[in-house]
Amino acid sequence: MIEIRNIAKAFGKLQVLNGIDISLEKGKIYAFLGPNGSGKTTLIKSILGLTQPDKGEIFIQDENIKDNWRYKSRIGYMPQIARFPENLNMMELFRMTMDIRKTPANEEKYISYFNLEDARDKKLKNLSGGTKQKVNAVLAFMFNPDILIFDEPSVGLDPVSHLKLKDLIREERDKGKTILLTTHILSEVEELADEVIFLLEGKIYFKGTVQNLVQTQNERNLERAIAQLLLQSEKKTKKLNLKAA
Ligand SMILES: Nc1ncnc2c1ncn2[C@@H]1O[C@H](COP(=O)(O)OP(=O)(O)OP(=O)(O)O)[C@@H](O)[C@H]1O
Repeated sequence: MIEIRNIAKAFGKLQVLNGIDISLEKGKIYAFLGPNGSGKTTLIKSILGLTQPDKGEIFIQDENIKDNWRYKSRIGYMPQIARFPENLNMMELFRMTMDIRKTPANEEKYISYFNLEDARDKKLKNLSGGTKQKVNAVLAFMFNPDILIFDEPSVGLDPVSHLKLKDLIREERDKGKTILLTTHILSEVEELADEVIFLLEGKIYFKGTVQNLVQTQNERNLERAIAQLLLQSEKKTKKLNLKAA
């Protein structure tokens, strides 16, 4: 479904992605993990066409996404931070998005699911952070996209909304959607991820199930296995810095 071939991206001298190769299938939830600054958001933005890789190709259902805008209507994206035209109210935002995308939407289902009725006529700038995140979630789901991408989706959500979001993500996976998720919340990874992809120094350091990861690190749970990977990465970085000095 999503084929990423040899993607590289640098910002100035900083090589953020350095030869990423992965295939992401339908009906699976992939959790992208890695230390801060390891390139998770950059990779996601490359898939979304918001960042242009220096090298490599990305295919969605066998179509190269380069210079191809049509594929974007297949993706629902919930970014880390909501950035809206602040003077619009929630319904105006949904209508504007529908006008731009020109595809049918079922926003009412999700407004009710996330208890957003009271926010209908409120200016977006006056909504709380968590409510803005729920508006973001509605935007991601309402066009019934084949691919859903969540960048730290739980930030700011209350426990009930967080549970609801996780249920919805699983439901969409079971319908055959491809789901990509970045998160630092390990319980979320354990509950949701069919596969973990751990990024380090611009490359994929590990790809496999949570169980595989725990086994390969010879640890008793995911938290310890991730800590082990992070420690290894810190040691590696220190070695590289010493070599460079
Ligand atoms: N537009 C940009 N211009 C310059 N540097 C950038 C830009 N976008 C990202 N970077 C740098 O690229 C590196 C990777 O950033 P990215 O946001 O992809 O990491 P991340 O793995 O998502 O991090 P986090 O876990 O902290 O969210 C960081 O060092 C960041 O400062």
